[in-house]
Amino acid sequence: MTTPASASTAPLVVRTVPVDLADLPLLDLLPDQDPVSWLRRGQGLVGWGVAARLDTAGHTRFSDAGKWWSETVARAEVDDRVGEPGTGLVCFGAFAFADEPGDSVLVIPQVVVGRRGDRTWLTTVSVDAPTLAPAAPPSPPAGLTFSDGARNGEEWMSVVAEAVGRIAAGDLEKVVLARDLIASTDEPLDVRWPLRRLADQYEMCWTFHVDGLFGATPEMLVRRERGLVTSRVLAGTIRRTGDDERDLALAATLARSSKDLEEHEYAVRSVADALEPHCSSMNVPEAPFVLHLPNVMHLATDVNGVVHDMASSLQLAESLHPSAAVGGTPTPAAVALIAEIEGMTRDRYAGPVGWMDASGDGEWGIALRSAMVTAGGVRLFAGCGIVASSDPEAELAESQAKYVPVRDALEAG
Ligand SMILES: C=C(O[C@@H]1C=C(C(=O)O)C=C[C@H]1O)C(=O)O
Repeated sequence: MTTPASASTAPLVVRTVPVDLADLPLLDLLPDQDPVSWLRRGQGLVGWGVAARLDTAGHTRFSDAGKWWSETVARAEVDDRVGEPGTGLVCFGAFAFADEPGDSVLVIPQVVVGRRGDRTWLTTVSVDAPTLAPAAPPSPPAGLTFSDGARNGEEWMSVVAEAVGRIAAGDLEKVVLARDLIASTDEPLDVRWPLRRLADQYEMCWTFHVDGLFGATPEMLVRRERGLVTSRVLAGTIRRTGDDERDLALAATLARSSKDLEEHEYAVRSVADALEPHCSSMNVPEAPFVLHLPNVMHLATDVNGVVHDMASSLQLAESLHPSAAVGGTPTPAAVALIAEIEGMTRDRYAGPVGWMDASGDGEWGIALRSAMVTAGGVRLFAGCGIVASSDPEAELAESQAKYVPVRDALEAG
């Protein structure tokens, strides 16, 4: 199912120019109408307005989006005075986790402001250049309350126990099971509120918002830049205690934990196998490092490669999705078990979210530590990799720790 946006039929007129914004945080520019963002440590892209948009769904969602993007790029009239990855025409996308159900989207904003190193630029798409100045700041959500999503903690633990049973029976090796948490607010959420807080507090993560899906993900499904490809694979988690010395000891435990190393190895393998056909050379480190985030620590591996074919970042994302970090091993059995026992729809949670430019370069993260804006509030998501030795109670605690970034970012204080 594809509904081409009417605006996409006229050629887009695109202009990128350098701008000087000193140290102004890019998020401060965002108005409340149709904001998009992809930022890490103050660098990246923000945008607003809709110049063109594609809505799609089903198993052809990635190829529909790729075709629409190529056609739109081919017709665009582009004057790019900067020439960096992310300048000229760019789209932002958020893709459903599963073939069914779920909707996917690509959006081309009317205005994009990007920053890379000490260069900042403005791209306009079929609109006059706006004056770049801080927008009126967002207000915190009023009347914030949280309630269980599809399953309460007890119910979810029994789903985890069921999965452990299936793994013990030899049906599969690993499955990632997720749950949701509902946040209700008196007024529709101004997503810029949590975005600013996530960007401040989760510097190691990519703070994103595309069409209601927002969060701060630590996991890079794929970045393609000038022929080089990178994926940051995470799997294996331990909660932080708040006491730095204890956390260092826990990090050492994590790096030696056979349960976590096993879970991690599945995830790295799935990424390396999917990238291999596209790469002439690859570097897959033998042992993971420990990534420290404010709420949790993860086993992490950066897989790098040189791409030898013309695969765009979105095509690479399609071939990597779902990696064993969010699906499981083997993938078909894991995805079938998720659909059978998870008991909720993931929508765009754990799907690829990111951006791409006209050359196909781009960054697609996995939409984790994320939430979806709904009519009455927000739906938060968290998932955990389950293997033979998983303990339901520990997994429940891990899922709660994974809610923390978005949960805290919604608070007023
Ligand atoms: C599924 C999530 O996280 C994934 C699962 C992990 C794990 O089980 O250890 C770690 C990082 C992510 O790859 C999530 O945050 O929702």
